[in-house]
Amino acid sequence: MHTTSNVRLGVNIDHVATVRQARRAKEPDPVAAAILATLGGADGITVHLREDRRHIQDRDLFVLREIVTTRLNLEMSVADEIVAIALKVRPDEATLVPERRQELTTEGGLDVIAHESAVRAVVDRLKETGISVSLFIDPEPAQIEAACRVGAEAVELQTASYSEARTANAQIAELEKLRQAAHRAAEQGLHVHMGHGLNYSNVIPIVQIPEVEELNIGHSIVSRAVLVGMERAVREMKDILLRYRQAIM
Ligand SMILES: CC(=O)[C@@H](O)[C@H](O)COP(=O)(O)O
Ligand SMILES: NCC(=O)COP(=O)(O)O
Repeated sequence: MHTTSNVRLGVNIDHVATVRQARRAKEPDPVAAAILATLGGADGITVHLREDRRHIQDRDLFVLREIVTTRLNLEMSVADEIVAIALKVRPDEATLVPERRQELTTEGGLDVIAHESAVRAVVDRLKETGISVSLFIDPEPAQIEAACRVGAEAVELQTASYSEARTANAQIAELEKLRQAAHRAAEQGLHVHMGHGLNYSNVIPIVQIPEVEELNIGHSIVSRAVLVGMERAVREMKDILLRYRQAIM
């Protein structure tokens, strides 16, 4: 089982590109954001190259591959076109996610059970190229088993149901599901990542789940960065992760 005192922070910079694409302009450049996030203490940079290219563009990904000195995590669907790009860019990690054109953001985890052979084929191709593969899934035992069957090295348990819970009781129930799923995944030898909808307060109980090794956080950090700057926004998140993780060690 993998447990660590330092939870990696992957900063998702998609929404820096969202601002740029609002005007189809050249700024703000997510490449500059990646450099500042790294100065602020990010352990990795995460981007989602969507099929509709609503934010991150192909050029961003290729330049990021050149300048990211930590870990580059590419969130991607299993569409042939996107897989071909991933194989060319060779991010350190690829996280397979479900994608729908009409959605505002990712809705729920990848249904690995329903698409087992397609997911396995993509996992194999990515791993053959030396890319480590994570699957963004719901915190459900059957999905964890399926992630193992298809050869994933990590799972990113989606925290949307937790972060969007409408009542305190519902949030506690979702947190408990995440705790159990993290334990189960780690027992099966999977690295445990989490992400989606995490912010400067709801991240606290999440970082205290012992099996969690990596958190991917975007919207809340970019939102804060607009007001206080990227470096500071990342440093503040990183400080929270360090402080509350150390409390359980
Ligand atoms: C997979 C996941 O949880 C998200 O980070 C996803 O990449 C969000 O996509 P948007 O950044 O387009 O909302
Ligand atoms: N995989 C989750 C991610 O990268 C960031 O999600 P969010 O913080 O933008 O909701």
